[in-house]
Amino acid sequence: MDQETNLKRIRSEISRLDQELLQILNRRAGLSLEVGSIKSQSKDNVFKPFREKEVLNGLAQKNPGPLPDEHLRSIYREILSSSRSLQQPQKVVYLGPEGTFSYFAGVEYLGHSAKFTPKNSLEDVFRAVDTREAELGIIPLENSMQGSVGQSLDMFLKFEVFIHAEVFFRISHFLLSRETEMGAIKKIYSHPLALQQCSTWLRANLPGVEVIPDESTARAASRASTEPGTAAVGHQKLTKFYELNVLGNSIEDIPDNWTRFLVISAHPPEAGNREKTSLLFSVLDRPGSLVSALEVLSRKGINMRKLESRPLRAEKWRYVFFADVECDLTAGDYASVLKDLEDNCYYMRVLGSYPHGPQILA
Ligand SMILES: C=C(O[C@@H]1C=C(C(=O)O)C=C[C@H]1O)C(=O)O
Repeated sequence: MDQETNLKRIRSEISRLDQELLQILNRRAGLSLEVGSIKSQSKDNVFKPFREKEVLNGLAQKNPGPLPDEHLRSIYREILSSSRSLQQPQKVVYLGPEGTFSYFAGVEYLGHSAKFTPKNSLEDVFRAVDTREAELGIIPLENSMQGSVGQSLDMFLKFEVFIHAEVFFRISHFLLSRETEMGAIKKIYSHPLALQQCSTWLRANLPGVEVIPDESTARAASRASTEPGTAAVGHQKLTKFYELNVLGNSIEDIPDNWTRFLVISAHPPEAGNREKTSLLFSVLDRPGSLVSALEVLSRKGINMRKLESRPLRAEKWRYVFFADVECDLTAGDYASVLKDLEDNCYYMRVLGSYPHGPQILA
C-alpha cells in the first residue's frame, strides 16, 4: 500500500472512532442528566469532587496508553465540566480580571463549560458565593514560597461558605511585552507577589528598571499591551489575551513555585471518606488551652498539616486558628472528636472536608 492510501485508510478509521466517541459521549451526557434530575429533587450538590477523583483515578489506573495520563486527565476534566454544567449551569467567580492565576487555575481544574465571572476583590468573590449569585468560587489560599493569603483566611470569618475542593497550581512567571527586546523596557508592572517571586531575575536582567506594583498580573499585562516601553510579569497565556511577546521564560526565583487554591460554595459538602478537613477555631483565654485543643486531635492520631493564626478582627488581641487535618472530621466516626474540640474551644467551625487535590502544571 502506498503512503497516501495508507494515510487515507488511517484517517477513515479515525473518523469512524470519532463517530463512536460522539455516541458514547452523548450516552454519558444523558446519564449525567439523569443523575442531575435526581440531585435537583433532593437538592443535592452538583459538584462532587470525590466522585470525580474516583472517576479520574479509575481511568488512569486502567489506561493502557499510548495516551499519556496527563492528557487523559485534561480531556476528562472537560468531560466532567460539561457533565456538571448540563446538570446545572455552573457560574464560577474568581479574583479578576480574566487572565489572573485564579482564572487559569479555575479553568484548568473546573473546565471550560463553567461560566467564569471575574470579581474586583476577594471579598466580592466570597460575597457572590455566600449570596448564591454563583455556585462556586475559586480563591488562592497559600503559596509555597510566601505562605498564606491572609485576606482569604479572614473572609472565612466574615462569610459562612464551605470548602469543597483544593487544587495545587504551578505558578510560573513570564516577562511579557509589546517590545521585542529587553533593552526597550523602562518599566515593569505586576502584582506585588509576582514581583517578589521574580526579584532576583529582574535585578539581574533588568537592573535599574522601574518596578511598579499593580492590582493583578492580568491588569499589568493589559497595561503593558498599551504602554510602549513597558513589560508585565504573569502567566504565559496572557500573550494570547493581549498580543504580547515573551521576553523571559519561567523567571521565578524558585522554580518549584505552587499556589494552593480552594473551591468554595454556599452549601456544605457531604461527609464521607474525604482525606482532609479544614477548620477554624479560637481557644479560651487560659494557660494550656491551645495544647488541650491540639491534644484532642493527637489522641485520635489525627495528623495536622497546617495551623495558621489570624487576628479575630471583631475583638482586638484575640486570635483565630485556621487548621487543616488529614482525615474527614465530618464523618460519623469523628463525632466525639468534634464534640471534644467544641468543648475545648471558644469558637469552632468546620469549613469542609474534601479530597487531596490534584497538582496541575499548566
Ligand atoms: C455525574 C455526577 O455529577 C458530577 C459529574 C460527574 C461525572 O460526570 O462523572 C461526577 C461527579 C459530579 O461532579 C455524579 O454525581 O455522579
